[in-house]
Amino acid sequence: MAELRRRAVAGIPRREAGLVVCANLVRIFQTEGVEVQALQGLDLTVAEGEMIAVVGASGSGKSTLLGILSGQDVPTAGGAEVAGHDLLAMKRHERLRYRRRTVGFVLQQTSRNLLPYLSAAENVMLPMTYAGIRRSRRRARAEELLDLLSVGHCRDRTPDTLSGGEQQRVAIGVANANEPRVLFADEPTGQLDTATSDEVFAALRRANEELGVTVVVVTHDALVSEQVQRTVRIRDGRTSTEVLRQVSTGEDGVEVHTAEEYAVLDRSGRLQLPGEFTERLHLRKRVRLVLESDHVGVWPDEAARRARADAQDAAGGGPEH
Ligand SMILES: Nc1ncnc2c1ncn2[C@@H]1O[C@H](COP(=O)(O)OP(=O)(O)OP(=O)(O)O)[C@@H](O)[C@H]1O
Repeated sequence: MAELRRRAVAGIPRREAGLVVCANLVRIFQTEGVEVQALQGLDLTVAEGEMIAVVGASGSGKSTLLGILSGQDVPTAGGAEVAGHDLLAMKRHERLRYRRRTVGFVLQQTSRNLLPYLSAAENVMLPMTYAGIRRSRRRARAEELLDLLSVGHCRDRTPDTLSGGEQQRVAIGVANANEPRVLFADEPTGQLDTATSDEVFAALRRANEELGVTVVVVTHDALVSEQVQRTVRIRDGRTSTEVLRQVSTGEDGVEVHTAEEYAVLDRSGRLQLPGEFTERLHLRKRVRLVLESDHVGVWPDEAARRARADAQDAAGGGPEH
């Protein structure tokens, strides 16, 4: 009953399509009496098998979101479900199991993803030990994963003898060791040069395509965000826009790549206009909405625009453009 009430308050439908579903997600941090709202009612749905990028300015809430989805942190309010696990209701034991089995995680700092005194293969086998998988199976799966990620040649080497890109590809192997449903990667190419980033991204894509794991990558790297079908932008703790990319083949047989930007409409019908739109047209405080048969027009507030023009005239500033 309490669960139903919470869902009603959070506005979460009982079942919603998607392996990852965040609804009206809120995370407030309290430090020394100061409250920071890192997530302010974030909505996000990721379908099973998808590979998406999450982008946004520093401090917009990306790492907070990943911390919650990977089971390391607990939201203050709202709803978050991953592969049927309710992340707000999970008890300690289920949380531990969830972190070991349901999700995998790759961090930006190459050195934090691997244990320095274990070989690449032993690093990949370690999570399987915790999951109780027998030794022969552990070794075989570790080798399969390292081969798939093109780091089979690194299996007996310790991380200090591997390049940054090799370490991150081994880390993707570790994150996939227990056949997780979702792989979260927080700036996995942040410390790498372009060519190496490309190899790491290719390994993530291979994990997505060959292992079927759903992938959510937080990135500042345009090379990564422009190569996935969907990029979600977070602004002020909410999803604000999405870019959807498609590849189609024209009549002449040439591949055509298209990318379209969409604003995200939340459950209450709110949407956030991109900053460059509001600045270009001086949209502030209120706008006029006009419902047309197939779209909604958003117009500057005429009275405010006139007042601004008058003020500029009075100041001798000339007409506004
Ligand atoms: N443990 C914490 N205690 C207090 N405030 C926090 C904590 N973690 C994050 N914050 C604050 O929450 C907001 C969102 O931070 P978050 O790290 O999620 O942003 P981000 O988009 O990942 O940024 P970056 O790209 O710089 O990593 C920031 O204002 C940050 O200072």
